[in-house]
Amino acid sequence: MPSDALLSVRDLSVDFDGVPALSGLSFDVRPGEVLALVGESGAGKSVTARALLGMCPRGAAVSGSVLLRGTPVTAADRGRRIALVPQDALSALSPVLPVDGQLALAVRSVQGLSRRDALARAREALAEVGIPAARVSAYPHELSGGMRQRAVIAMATVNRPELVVADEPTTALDPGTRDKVLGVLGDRCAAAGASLVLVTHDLGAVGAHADRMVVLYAGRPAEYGPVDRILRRPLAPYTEALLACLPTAGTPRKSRLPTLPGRPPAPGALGAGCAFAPRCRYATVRCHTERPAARSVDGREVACHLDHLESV
Ligand SMILES: Nc1ncnc2c1ncn2[C@@H]1O[C@H](COP(=O)(O)OP(=O)(O)OP(=O)(O)O)[C@@H](O)[C@H]1O
Repeated sequence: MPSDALLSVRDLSVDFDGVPALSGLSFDVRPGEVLALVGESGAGKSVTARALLGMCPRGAAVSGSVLLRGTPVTAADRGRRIALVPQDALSALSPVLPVDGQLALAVRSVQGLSRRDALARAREALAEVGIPAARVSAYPHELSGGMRQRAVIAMATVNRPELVVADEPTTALDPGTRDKVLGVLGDRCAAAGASLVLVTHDLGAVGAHADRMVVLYAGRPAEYGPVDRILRRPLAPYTEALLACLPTAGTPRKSRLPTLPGRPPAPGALGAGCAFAPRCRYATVRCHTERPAARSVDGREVACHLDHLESV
């Protein structure tokens, strides 16, 4: 493991009943950085997020390694050293306790403060994510979606974990609220000194909030490296195609954006070659018959056979 890695993931694979949902994923997360995991629906982002926390469902066969500062993540680490911000805030909050009360319980269980001090710290944490003092004793169902997600961010960061894993944390929110909540998430992780793994399919959010990124396609890594390099000049054909579907500053407001023709293969239907080959405009015979290994090109890892990568 490189000495600067907080989290080190090596050859992580997850199968369900022999069907691969994730295969051969390796990456590091450095202290204080935001690493984005991106890909289309079904790419394996949530499976990866759960595997990082050691929370894959029963029946999942997990192989490879996930090391937090060199040791495997255990159940005792969750909520302390590693915390989850899920897509659906209601699933992370108890419906029968006010949010300040449940945050205080989390603070007390880890920091061992008195009931009174824990409640004061909980309320302070809720203020830090922008929940007004008059709302801190509300029940989760009494808060808006954005407020609830802010409360979950407070819950995830209040005990100063080393790593926060946020699985599509703003998907359920309206577009106007998303960027603000992502900003709060980034700020609170930075204040806690935590690194952040941000699972998203929103490349705009990646450009605004992440340092490095992993692009997943059909459960396999396609490209991994610094966000600025990848967004400026994607090398994996899948990343290139994904970026081509994004609006740019010059795109007229009502124009149709290009879409990626075809669909990702079903997890059980992957051929011997590159998973993206059937949709790739550059694919050669080799791409259809041999799975490409990741190789280092221009400061990132790219899983692609293309010859023109040699000249980058
Ligand atoms: N409990 C499960 N049992 C069987 N297959 C599963 C299970 N959970 C996930 N999968 C499969 O693993 C693959 C990856 O799913 P995952 O939820 O990680 O995708 P995703 O990239 O997070 O997609 P989305 O953006 O839609 O959430 C999918 O093919 C999915 O059907």
